[in-house]
Amino acid sequence: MKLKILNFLRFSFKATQFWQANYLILREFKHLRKITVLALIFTFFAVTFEGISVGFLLSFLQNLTNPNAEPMRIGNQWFDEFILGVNTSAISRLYRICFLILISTWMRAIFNYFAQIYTELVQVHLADRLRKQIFEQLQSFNISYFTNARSGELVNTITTEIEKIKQSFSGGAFLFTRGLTVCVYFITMLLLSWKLTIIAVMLFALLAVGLSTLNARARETSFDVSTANGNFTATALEFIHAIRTIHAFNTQDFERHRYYKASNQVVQASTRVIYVWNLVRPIAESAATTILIGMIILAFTTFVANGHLEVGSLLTFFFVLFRLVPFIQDINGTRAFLSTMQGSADSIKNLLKSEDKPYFQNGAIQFPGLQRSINFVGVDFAYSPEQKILNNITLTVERGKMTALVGASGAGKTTLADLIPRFNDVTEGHIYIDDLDIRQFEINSLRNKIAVVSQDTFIFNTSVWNNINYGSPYATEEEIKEATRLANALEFILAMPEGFDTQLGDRGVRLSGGQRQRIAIARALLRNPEILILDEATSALDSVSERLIQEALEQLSVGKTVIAIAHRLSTIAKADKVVVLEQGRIVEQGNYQELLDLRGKLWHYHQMQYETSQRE
Ligand SMILES: Nc1ncnc2c1ncn2[C@@H]1O[C@H](COP(=O)(O)OP(=O)(O)OP(=O)(O)O)[C@@H](O)[C@H]1O
Repeated sequence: MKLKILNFLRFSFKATQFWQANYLILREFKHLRKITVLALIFTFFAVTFEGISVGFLLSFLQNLTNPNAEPMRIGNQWFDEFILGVNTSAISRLYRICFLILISTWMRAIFNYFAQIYTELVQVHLADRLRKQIFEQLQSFNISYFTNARSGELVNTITTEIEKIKQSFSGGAFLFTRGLTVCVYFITMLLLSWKLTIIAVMLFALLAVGLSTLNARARETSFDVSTANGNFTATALEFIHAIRTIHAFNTQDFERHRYYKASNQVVQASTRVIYVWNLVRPIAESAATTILIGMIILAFTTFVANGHLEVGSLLTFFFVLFRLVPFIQDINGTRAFLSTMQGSADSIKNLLKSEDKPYFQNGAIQFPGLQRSINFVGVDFAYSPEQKILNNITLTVERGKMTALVGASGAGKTTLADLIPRFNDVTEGHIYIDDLDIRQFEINSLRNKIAVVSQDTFIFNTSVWNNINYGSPYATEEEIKEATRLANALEFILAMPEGFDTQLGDRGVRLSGGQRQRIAIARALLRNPEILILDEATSALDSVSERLIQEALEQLSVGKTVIAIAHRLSTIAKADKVVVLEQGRIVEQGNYQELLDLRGKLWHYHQMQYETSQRE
């Protein structure tokens, strides 16, 4: 009794531990209640009919081996008389039982079919929920999270690891079905001979203890497989994205080495799992067969010889035990297999857990539009605690004016501009928009009024049209064409084989750098933003299109607040205010001409560019 209580407590403890460890995945089942319950119900009925057919089998064997024995009854008079035919001849009973065995086998098959369908549906929907959960999680992070995460590893988690979780669920469901069937068989065996059952349980329990050590080892090795898979996907993605650079720099051998190494690591980690996992089945099979043979000899020499057990019952007992053993092997094999899935579950849990993630804090006030100015007050910013990128920035960006950020590469211009649409939040200090801290505004309402044309514009693998109205789905055809014309993109788009319907390929590979940028400008123009951030927007354009774009931007900038970052001073000569940054600090700010007259940093840059253009 004590042992039972202890075992129950241990089981409850393990179940609680399992629940806690996998809560982030298991909680998804509450959205899949209906299909999970249906899967359970059909499984239950399938298993019940399995048990019923074993009962009929016992009766069948009894009738065969001892036709004169008292026929089996279930206690219901109607059923015993009309279905089992207890008052009829032995041969009639035999036919009836054959018929009943057939019926229960068919019923079992039908229920199994539906159980399987609903189990697989649960898997598909579980994977779907997890993929969407991860999407929501990734959307809610601060952009800084993606600086540290490797995209390949994220892709691996969303694809491969979720696929493995699907397989785990199917393994779990299989375990449940087999477990239930084992229970039915176990009860049947107990009814046939409790003594033989106890002997069998003791021997198989010993075997299970031995195998659980192997399972634990399989679990450990699975973590390495997940890590290696993540690393491989990251390397493969990098290789595909960098293919032009690789060819340009002749680094094929170097990349081959990296790629092969990542692939070899997957092989090594998987090999360890294969060795451990595949050891379980043969050991289990040979040990189980040995136990079975031993038990048959024991049963015949003692139980049957002493008249404790009828031959029919003994045959049924061993029939059940023979069916039971592969089921127990399956259970062990599946447990080992599930152990190898722990690494995948951990990758998903690590992504879904909230404690260690930089969540974006949204504000509540709807942004009504810029009335006066954006004020940076004592702003510091650091991507990592060790290195401040912006240092004590105090700056006013006035409404309707153009503020230009100038400085050497790496001075922090983009970082500063990124703080306005809150791609990152200040580490110290405040940014006020018309006296309210920027963090108090609801982010979508703020970003709706801002357009960013950045150095690394993303072109989606869809049509030109969809790329331009991205973020402005309600724009009319005229508005789209007008924005395209202003961005000096209409001509080249119309010259493309399918015009606005032309598909642009992955990351816009079918466009030149300048064309990509003009699409991005059209996209920004379409939003008709109040605040326009131009980060090197004209850097990839030839001088003719640069001039045309420049004119378009000037027209567009009328009445708008523009923050422009440009290395070429010609593009910002008309700025109302120029801010010169050096190593994250503002070293000069004022009107372009005033700063030139100061003969400070801006003058220095101006001189350098003037000399370069003279040389060219
Ligand atoms: N996501 C990031 N994580 C960590 N450090 C970053 C990140 N982005 C930029 N940095 C660092 O911050 C510094 C400023 O970068 P930023 O892109 O703001 O400079 P920039 O003045 O715009 O340069 P450029 O003119 O070359 O675009 C650089 O030293 C850069 O290495």
